[in-house]
Amino acid sequence: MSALIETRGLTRRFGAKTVLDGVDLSIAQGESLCVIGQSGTGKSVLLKCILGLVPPDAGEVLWQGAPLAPRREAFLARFGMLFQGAALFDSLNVWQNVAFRLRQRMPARAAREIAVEKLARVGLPPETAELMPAELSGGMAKRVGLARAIADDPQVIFFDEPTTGLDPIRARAIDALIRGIVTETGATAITITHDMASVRAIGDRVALLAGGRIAWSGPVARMDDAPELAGFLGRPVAQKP
Ligand SMILES: Nc1ncnc2c1ncn2[C@@H]1O[C@H](COP(=O)(O)OP(=O)(O)OP(=O)(O)O)[C@@H](O)[C@H]1O
Repeated sequence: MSALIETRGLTRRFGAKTVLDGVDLSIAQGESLCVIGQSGTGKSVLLKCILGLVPPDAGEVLWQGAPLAPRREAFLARFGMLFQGAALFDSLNVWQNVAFRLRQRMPARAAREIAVEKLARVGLPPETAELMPAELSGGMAKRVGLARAIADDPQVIFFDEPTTGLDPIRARAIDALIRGIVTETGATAITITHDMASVRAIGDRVALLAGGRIAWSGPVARMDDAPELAGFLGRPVAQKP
């Protein structure tokens, strides 16, 4: 698999604090990568650097083998995001939220039709389309956020703490939806999470961000053997015979 997104020596300081200290990360086309790390280690800053919302002090981000920065608009058009807390627009109803980007290039009726299709994909019935965000439960809002993230058939989807604030049953349901959608669409997924059950359900590969660098990266199937991840898994690392 060739790299779809690559960060090379990504470095970012805030004042005297070096948050990212040369992050090298490669995400293959169609891969589902989970980025884990303790609170405050720079996961969000890494995401923002990839998106171009925070300029790095050094290093670069490549997309399809060439610098992303000059092609940021094209990249953003192929990218979807599920925000932490769903981040729906309060003044728009559900289908208008889902179809927000589609509305820029198609009439309302066509956009609504796609929105209803995407709502069905995340397990929400057509009646949901006319509800306002204030009428939704946390789990429903997350599903609407997910429908919005996939509305425009993105090549890359970012999931920012997708299960935060959900009870375990709803969290596992969101994980299953994410895994299903990623597999079915072939999208490349980058998930930031603290939830190791989510990592197991969603990820092909996991990368640990610590000390401003990728301290460990490997297949999810191998994470139980990595001493670097012991603290996250909440138990001793399996002893090799
Ligand atoms: N705009 C900014 N100005 C100053 N410091 C910042 C800014 N953005 C982030 N930081 C600092 O960078 C560090 C990393 O923050 P970041 O939000 O990326 O952590 P995180 O790993 O995503 O944490 P969490 O898991 O709690 O969301 C923190 O110390 C934070 O205070």
